Amino acid sequence: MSRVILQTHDLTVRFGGHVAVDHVSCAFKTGELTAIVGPNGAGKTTYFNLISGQIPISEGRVELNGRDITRASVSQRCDLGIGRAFQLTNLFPNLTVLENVRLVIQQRAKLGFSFFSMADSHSEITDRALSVLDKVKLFSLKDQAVSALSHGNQRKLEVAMLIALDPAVYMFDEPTAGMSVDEAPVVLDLIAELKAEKDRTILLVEHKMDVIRTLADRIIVLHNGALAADGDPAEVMASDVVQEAYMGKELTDV
Ligand SMILES: Nc1ncnc2c1ncn2[C@@H]1O[C@H](COP(=O)(O)OP(=O)(O)OP(=O)(O)O)[C@@H](O)[C@H]1O
Repeated sequence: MSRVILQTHDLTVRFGGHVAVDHVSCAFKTGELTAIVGPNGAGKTTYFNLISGQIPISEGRVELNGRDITRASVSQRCDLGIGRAFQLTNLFPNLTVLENVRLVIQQRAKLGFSFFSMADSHSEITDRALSVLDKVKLFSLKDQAVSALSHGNQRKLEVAMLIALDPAVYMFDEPTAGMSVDEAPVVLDLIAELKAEKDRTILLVEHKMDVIRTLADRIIVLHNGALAADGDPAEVMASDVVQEAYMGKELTDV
């Protein structure tokens, strides 16, 4: 049964006189993939930053599992179950791909939501890391230093590390940006798989229409920092507010 796991109440941030996120109240349920759309500068990434704790909130609050996490740090939020690709990838560029994923799994094991109820042995951690790398098609690069990876493979590694962490709430901000047409489907398939596998909550900032159509259970639209629409993808996409906000310009059909 799905339930509300994450909620923002009147979430607001001001930069000087500019209100970048304006009293956004929204609840996110388990098992639901929500696409967050809106024109450039609408406040999507800033909304993400407020949820994951990257920037302080001017007004409002964030709740995870009913607990107020408004004042929690990025790492506390991460420990509580909010996982965002880039926050994990203060990658260690001189360590190998495998070593980077192992570190996340070790960290996760320490937090007590371990995959390994009996023992988090070296080989179990390595096996788990290798299986995640296999999923994201980075197995063959496991012994490469992260600094030697292409941009697309670094982005895949971000996703691998998020999967290794397996947070309650997955946050993806344009996960295929900068990827080649060959690389993007790997990441999109993984997100689809994550969605299908378990009752995961996924928040996805995305501009590409076909990705949204394929993956989203729900769309929310931000416009000038405010919540302009929220609901079923087909209805939201057809709504006047979306047509006006985009004027056919920015959601890209690929
Ligand atoms: N740290 C900051 N200081 C000042 N202004 C900021 C800061 N971060 C974001 N902004 C402003 O807040 C607004 C929202 O930016 P944000 O990056 O969240 O938009 P976005 O919807 O993610 O856009 P895009 O689709 O282009 O990534 C913009 O006007 C931006 O210039």
